[in-house]
Amino acid sequence: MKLNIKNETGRLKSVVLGQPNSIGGIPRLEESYDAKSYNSIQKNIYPKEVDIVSEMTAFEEVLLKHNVKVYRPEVIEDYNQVFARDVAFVIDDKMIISNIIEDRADEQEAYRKIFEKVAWRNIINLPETAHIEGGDVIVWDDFIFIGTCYSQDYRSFKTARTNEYAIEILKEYFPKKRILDFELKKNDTEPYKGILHLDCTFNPIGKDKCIIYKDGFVDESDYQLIVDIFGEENCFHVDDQEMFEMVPNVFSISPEVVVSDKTFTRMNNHLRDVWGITVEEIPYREISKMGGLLRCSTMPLVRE
Ligand SMILES: NC(=[NH2+])NCCC[C@H](N)C(=O)O
Repeated sequence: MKLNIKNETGRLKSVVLGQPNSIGGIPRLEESYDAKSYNSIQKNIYPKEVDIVSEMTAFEEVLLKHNVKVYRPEVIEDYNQVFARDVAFVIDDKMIISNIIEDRADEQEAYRKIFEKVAWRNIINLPETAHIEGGDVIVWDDFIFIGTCYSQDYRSFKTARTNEYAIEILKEYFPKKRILDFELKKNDTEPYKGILHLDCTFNPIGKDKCIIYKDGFVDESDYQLIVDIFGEENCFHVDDQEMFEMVPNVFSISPEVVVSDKTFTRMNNHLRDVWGITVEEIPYREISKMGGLLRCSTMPLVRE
């Protein structure tokens, strides 16, 4: 398979969609590794497998309707495999195998058959101490935007998944790309106070637009840099509650078609009425309770 990912929105040809079966029981509070899941466990609203299955089935149907080839990881018993995004990611024709959080490390094994379709010389393995997850990596033509955490207590956060070492290595592999790193606020238990991955606070749309949540960034100047790159009129600003609902984490099938949650009324209307985008609305509320949404559920392999 010839991988090709130049940006977030090019016409999607093939993708891995995570899989919802055998997610195991409700994790205990101390087993959770992101603030949204923590919050759902605490409030006793952690999603049921049947509901996750039906939401992911709706997502798959939309992808198939748009003639996208959909791959799935193999099922590992009693293991959450909804969020394919973080396990590995593609930049141009290279697949970078993430060094994901220990709690999710077993997920990678389920992708072996998919990884085997890629020529070995196009697979990049990183040194063990270079931590990175696909949710923190956003490819945008000449740019790569990367979310990270520079705090001294980086290791104490389960929601800090990408470190400086990994970013330095990517700079060596992709010397022609402009790699911009953004420090994100981190909090493992309070979903309004931290951002798990860059794609929970920022997401490019169409050819020159983006969705952005200002308060996810530690430095306002990072947020401002993105607004300057895209232009103020091309930014859709998300408020605290919308960030909590995971509004930025929608998924583009092409510059003209976005898959979104049907409850994201304010944004979906903006996408349609102001930006002229076709919005495929599906139910994805239950999956949002586990700290990810539509972008997180996918690992794009080929875009036109
Ligand atoms: N790209 C993303 N934002 N992925 C969301 C992953 C959520 C998952 N509960 C985790 O903590 O790893």
